[in-house]
Amino acid sequence: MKPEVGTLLEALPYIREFHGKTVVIKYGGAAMTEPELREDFARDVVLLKYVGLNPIIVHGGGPDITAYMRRLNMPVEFVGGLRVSDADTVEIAKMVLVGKVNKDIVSRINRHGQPAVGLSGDDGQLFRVSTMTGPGGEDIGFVGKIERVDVGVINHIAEDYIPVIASVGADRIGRSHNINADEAAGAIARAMGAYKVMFLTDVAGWLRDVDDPSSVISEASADDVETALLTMEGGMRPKLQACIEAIHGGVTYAHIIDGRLPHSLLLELFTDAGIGTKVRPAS
Ligand SMILES: Nc1ncnc2c1ncn2[C@@H]1O[C@H](COP(=O)(O)OP(=O)(O)O)[C@@H](O)[C@H]1O
Ligand SMILES: CC(=O)N[C@@H](CCC(=O)OP(=O)(O)O)C(=O)O
Repeated sequence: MKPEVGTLLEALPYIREFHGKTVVIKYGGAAMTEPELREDFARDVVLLKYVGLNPIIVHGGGPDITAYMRRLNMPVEFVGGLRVSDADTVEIAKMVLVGKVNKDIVSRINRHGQPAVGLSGDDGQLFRVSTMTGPGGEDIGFVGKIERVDVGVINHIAEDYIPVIASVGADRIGRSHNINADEAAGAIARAMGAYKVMFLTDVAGWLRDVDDPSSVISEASADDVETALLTMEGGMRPKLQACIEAIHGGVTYAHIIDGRLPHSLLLELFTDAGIGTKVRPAS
C-alpha cells in the first residue's frame, strides 16, 4: 500500500470520532511568528472544517504586544505568566490583538477556502470579565478573568463561519481588560462543552524540565496538573490552569502541542502517535 493511502486510512477513525465535535484551538503568539507556519495553520483549520469538525480559534499575540510596547518605551512586566496591564497597556493589547493579529488570521483562513469571522469579547457581548489578581494576590491591573461567555454568539457564527476570537473584553461597567489567551480558550472550551481544547505553543509540550526539550510529559491527569501548579511559574502556568478549568468543566481532553512543528494540529488529531502533552480528567 502507498504510504499516503495509509495516512488517510489511519485518519479515518479519528475523522469519524471528531465529526460534528467542537474543538477549541488556542493559537499562541510564540508559535505564530513564522509566516509559513501561519499559512500552514490556516490551511489545517480549513481542513478541519471541511471534514466536519467545528473549530473555534482563540488567539494570543503576546510577543507582538511586547514589541509594540517596547517601541513606545513602555515597561513590560509579567507576574505568573500574566502581563501587568495598566489602561495604556490594555489599549495597546486591544489594538494589536483585535486590529492586527485577529485580522491576519481571519484573512488567511478566508484565503484557504472557508470564511472566518473575527470577534472579541465586546462583539455581541461575547464575554464579560472581572478583574483578577496574580497567583499571589498581586495587583496586576486590568487583567480579566472571564465570568460569562455567551455561547449563543459563537454558535450562531459557527453555523456558517469559523469564529476567530481575540482575548480582550470588558467588565460590568465597560472597562476594557486584557485577558490571557490561554485563560480565554479554557473558559470558552468549558462554556461551549467542547470535546477538546488544544494549545499551540513554542515548546514541545509540558516539560518535566523546562531546559530539556526531550522531557515532554506525554500524558497527565488533572490531579497531576493541579499538584504541579502549586509551584509552577512562567508561560506554562496559565496554559495548565486553563487545561484544568476546561477539564473540570467537562471538556474531555486538553492538549499542549508544539506550534513550531508544521501541521501539528493534524498530527495530534489524526495520527495514532499524537504529539505533545495530553491532559485527561482524574482517573
Ligand atoms: N514546565 C514547563 N514546560 C514547558 N514550558 C514551560 C515550562 N515552564 C515554563 N515554560 C515556559 O512557557 C513558555 C510557553 O508559554 P508562552 O510563552 O506564554 O507561550 P504562548 O505565547 O504560546 O502562549 C515556554 O516557552 C517556556 O519558556
Ligand atoms: C493578561 C495577559 O497576559 N494577556 C496576554 C494576551 C495575549 C496572549 O495571551 O498571548 P500569548 O498567547 O501569545 O501569550 C498578553 O498581554 O500577552
